[in-house]
Amino acid sequence: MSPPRTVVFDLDGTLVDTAPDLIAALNFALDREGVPPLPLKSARNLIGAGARKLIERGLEVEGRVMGVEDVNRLMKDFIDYYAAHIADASRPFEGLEAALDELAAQGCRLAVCTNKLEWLSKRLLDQLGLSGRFSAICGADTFGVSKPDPIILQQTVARAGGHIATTIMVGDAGPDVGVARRAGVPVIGVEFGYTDVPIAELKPDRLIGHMRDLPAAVESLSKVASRT
Ligand SMILES: O=C(O)COP(=O)(O)O
Ligand SMILES: [Mg+2]
Repeated sequence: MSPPRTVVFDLDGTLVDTAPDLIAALNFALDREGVPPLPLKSARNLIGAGARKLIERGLEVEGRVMGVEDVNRLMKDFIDYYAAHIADASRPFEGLEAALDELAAQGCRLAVCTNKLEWLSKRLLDQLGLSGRFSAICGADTFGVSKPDPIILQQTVARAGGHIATTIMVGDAGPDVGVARRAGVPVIGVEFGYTDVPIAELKPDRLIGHMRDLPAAVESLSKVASRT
């Protein structure tokens, strides 16, 4: 029998399709500065490195450069709006609950490691009725470091009561593959998330196009891990 596993999930673009509410909040903040809105279709790929980076990337697309003070003001507008609209349109990706049920039934411990702020992550997962499924929900401010710094993944696993040697990461973008590599953890990439570089090019150990394929991918990686 394979050892108990911890499966650690990225949040935006992996568990939940958050782009509509994130980009609405970005456009709200940009509008207050007189910057035109960004279309959801292209702007969704700016998500993945946290709120400040999302704002900076949004400004860059519009050819605008702002100082720290101005970006701080945008951050405040963004977070105020986002906190109030966090689950207006955000929904779990299709098949998520069934996949999590199956992993839990197989004895997997589940955790979240995101570059979102922790309180926003918890608020979102609370509103979607998903929080109770996770042994730990950790964000960019939880340990003071963001993905791809391996410390955030190591500490998330510790907080969940798991072991790094039997952990698998699931994510949609460069910071997820990077954090897994740097922590020595296998990684499953999802093809439905947000990334400017196609996830296949980042060479995750497994690639899935639908949540229904997650339990089998976890199982196959666990077999590889238990042979080594
Ligand atoms: O909000 C972001 O930019 C990143 O969040 P994620 O790490 O859950 O993808
Ligand atoms: Mg993501």
